[in-house]
Amino acid sequence: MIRLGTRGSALALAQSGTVADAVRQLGHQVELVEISTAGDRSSAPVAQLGVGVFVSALRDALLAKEIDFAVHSFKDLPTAPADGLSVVAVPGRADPRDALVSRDSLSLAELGPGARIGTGAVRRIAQLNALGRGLIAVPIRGNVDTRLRKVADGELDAVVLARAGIARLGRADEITETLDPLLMLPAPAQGALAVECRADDVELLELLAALDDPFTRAAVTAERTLLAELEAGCSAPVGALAEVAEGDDGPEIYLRGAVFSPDGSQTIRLSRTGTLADPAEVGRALARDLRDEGADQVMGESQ
Ligand SMILES: NCc1[nH]cc(CCC(=O)O)c1CC(=O)O
Repeated sequence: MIRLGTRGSALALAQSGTVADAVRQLGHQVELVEISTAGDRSSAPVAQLGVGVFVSALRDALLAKEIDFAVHSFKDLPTAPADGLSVVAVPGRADPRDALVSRDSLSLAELGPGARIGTGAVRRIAQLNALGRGLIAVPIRGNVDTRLRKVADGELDAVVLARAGIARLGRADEITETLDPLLMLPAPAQGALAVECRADDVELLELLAALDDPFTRAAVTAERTLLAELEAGCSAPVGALAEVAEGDDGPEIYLRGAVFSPDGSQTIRLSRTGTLADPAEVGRALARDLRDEGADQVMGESQ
């Protein structure tokens, strides 16, 4: 019996359940072990709780051998690698875009000045402000269900959430609009999962590697290298999206990146293409380009 550690939220259970099923398909027995994290127990803003609030308890349980592997939302993982652990697989990614869920099915364009839009992420707040439409970003936290309820209750006109999270809960039909990355560049690694186990668990490393999707891993590597090179964390005002496309000399990575000041008054958006063979280099190169254009100063406005 292989023990899969998971947070207890509906989203975490859905994500872990999918991965558990994939491992069962390979002919193994998997048992889910629920672990509560600091991020689940506190209702303080994530930016205050610090990097890794959703993952530390799972990682501690891994190192203590209370569980054998864990599934994380990749975008919640700190960019610094964890000692003794390995991201053994990055399964195929869901739609990475953000989504709008609004009252009366209003589109983003139909939400006028003064509309109250719930989101806790400074990246999303900045991009809503940058539209110059007088939308009011209202800070919210809590699980996907709690956030969606604030629209149903009439407390908010809309919320912006990762499409992947809503879809994994089987509620994609409630999405009013999937936001084009031109307007709302997603968080690095949004929609992707990270499967993590102990770096010395040779047997499990071999078994779980079968779940890896190389294109998703390459895309996420480019996006997260960009984030790391900008020395920014998962709650930083940074958007990134890498796509794999066929180029003249074989498959290429097309990486878009952006940094924002929280009021949306300053934005730097750039993109770069590079070989699929070295996605980290594409991320590093784009980080240099963004820095050259003043990324540190723009993000600094947020501190
Ligand atoms: N920070 C919370 C979080 N972590 C992962 C997801 C959604 C699923 C994903 O991005 O893979 C969410 C909720 C959200 O941003 O709407």
